[in-house]
Amino acid sequence: MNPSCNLFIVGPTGAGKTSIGRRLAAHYGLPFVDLDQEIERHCGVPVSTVFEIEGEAGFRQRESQLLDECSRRDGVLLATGGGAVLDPANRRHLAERGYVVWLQATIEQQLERLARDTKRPLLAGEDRRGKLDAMRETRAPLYREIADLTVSGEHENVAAATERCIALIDTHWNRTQAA
Ligand SMILES: Nc1ncnc2c1ncn2[C@@H]1O[C@H](COP(=O)(O)OP(=O)(O)OP(=O)(O)O)[C@@H](O)[C@H]1O
Ligand SMILES: O=C(O)C1=C[C@@H](O)[C@@H](O)[C@H](O)C1
Ligand SMILES: [Mg+2]
Repeated sequence: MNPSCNLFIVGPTGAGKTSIGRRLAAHYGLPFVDLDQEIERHCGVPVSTVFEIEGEAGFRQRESQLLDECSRRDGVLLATGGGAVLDPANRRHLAERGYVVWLQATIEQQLERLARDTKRPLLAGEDRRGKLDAMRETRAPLYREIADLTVSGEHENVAAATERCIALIDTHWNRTQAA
């Protein structure tokens, strides 16, 4: 656990980082920053268009640059994108600059929640389950590496999941160490 008053949310796509993160920010009185939305604001186009024009490598560069900027702030809730943990520098920034909450979700939950989604370019095309499985294989150890707190994904809706997060964060996050 580190002595920061930032809350950072990591986890797989569809875990609820954006929707639960927004509610957590309101609860804790922190400005809410969503990394994907920051990228869209800077580029003026949706994430899917950044992928189309610059490829995943271009997107990851922008993601890393903005993660560095956003995580330097003091007292924010930052909801990251599902793949933000892939870059070792991003992981270092998150681990050193905030209290990291790993929001989990099962593959079934991801498939159900994102069934109608067209905004996640890495899920485009056939075999979503296979893609999600492959991402999990690579990324779960990376979420684990930096997580200060892990919240399982068994909650049936966003409100219940948010309440569960608050209960766990209140128990484990020692904000009195805030700089
Ligand atoms: N605990 C939950 N129960 C039910 N639905 C949920 C839950 N968490 C998220 N959802 C729904 O799943 C969808 C995706 O959630 P959200 O965009 O917050 O995920 P994310 O973790 O930010 O994904 P990404 O990494 O792709 O940005 C939304 O429609 C949201 O309402
Ligand atoms: O899981 C991922 O790699 C991604 C998740 C989204 O949040 C976006 O950051 C983008 O679609 C990539
Ligand atoms: Mg999100």
